[in-house]
Amino acid sequence: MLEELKGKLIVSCQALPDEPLHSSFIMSRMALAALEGGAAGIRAQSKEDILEIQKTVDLPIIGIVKRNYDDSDIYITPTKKEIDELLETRSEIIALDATCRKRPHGEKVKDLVAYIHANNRLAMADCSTFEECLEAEKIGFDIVSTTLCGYTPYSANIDGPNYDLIKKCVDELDVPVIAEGKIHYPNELKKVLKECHAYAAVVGGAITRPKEITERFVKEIQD
Ligand SMILES: CC(=O)N[C@H](C=O)[C@@H](O)[C@H](O)[C@H](O)COP(=O)(O)O
Repeated sequence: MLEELKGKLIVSCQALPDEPLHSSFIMSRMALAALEGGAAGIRAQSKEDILEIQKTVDLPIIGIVKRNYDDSDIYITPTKKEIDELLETRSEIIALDATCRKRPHGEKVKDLVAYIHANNRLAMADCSTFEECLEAEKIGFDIVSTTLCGYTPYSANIDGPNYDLIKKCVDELDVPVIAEGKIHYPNELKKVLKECHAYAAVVGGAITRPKEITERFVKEIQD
């Protein structure tokens, strides 16, 4: 299944309750648009959205559940509870925060990866630094990604993809590296795939968040 994603674009179709497009139906149509546009996979958030998307398109899914807990800053598939929700879908890949931050209830990322494997799914590590990517590979993740670069207080916050991080991960890790986060333009996608040699790349907001796209246009005409 991973082969199907090699060198390809994965489109993230997500809208949280506070976003204008929050709706499983709308996310399923976003996924259909992505399929018709040539995407090879979909990244999606919540059991409800994924079930709706899977009724509409037959593409590999990277599933996540975003949830906030009081005792941790981790919000992407933070605990076993969210993994159990994703196991009720056919998400081939389950992505979770693999940063070095403390998880809710003191759960350990290693145990969560083992649980995902015991349920015959692949585990993808959403990381923010090279060290976290390295550790994720050691722990046994099947895929690592740069999703959280710029979203932890200690990682580089760049407006655009972190090419150096992607390249370093590709050069030094054996597992597939998926470039994700802040890929805003087609030429940036091309660069992460053809120059940094990421295994695949995820584009979200630049395709599926019209509010974000509008803001980018408006910013350009403001003095
Ligand atoms: C940091 C975080 O919570 N990222 C989330 C992870 O699933 C999504 O909100 C992003 O849209 C996704 O990573 C794709 O990135 P971008 O939308 O920049 O193409």
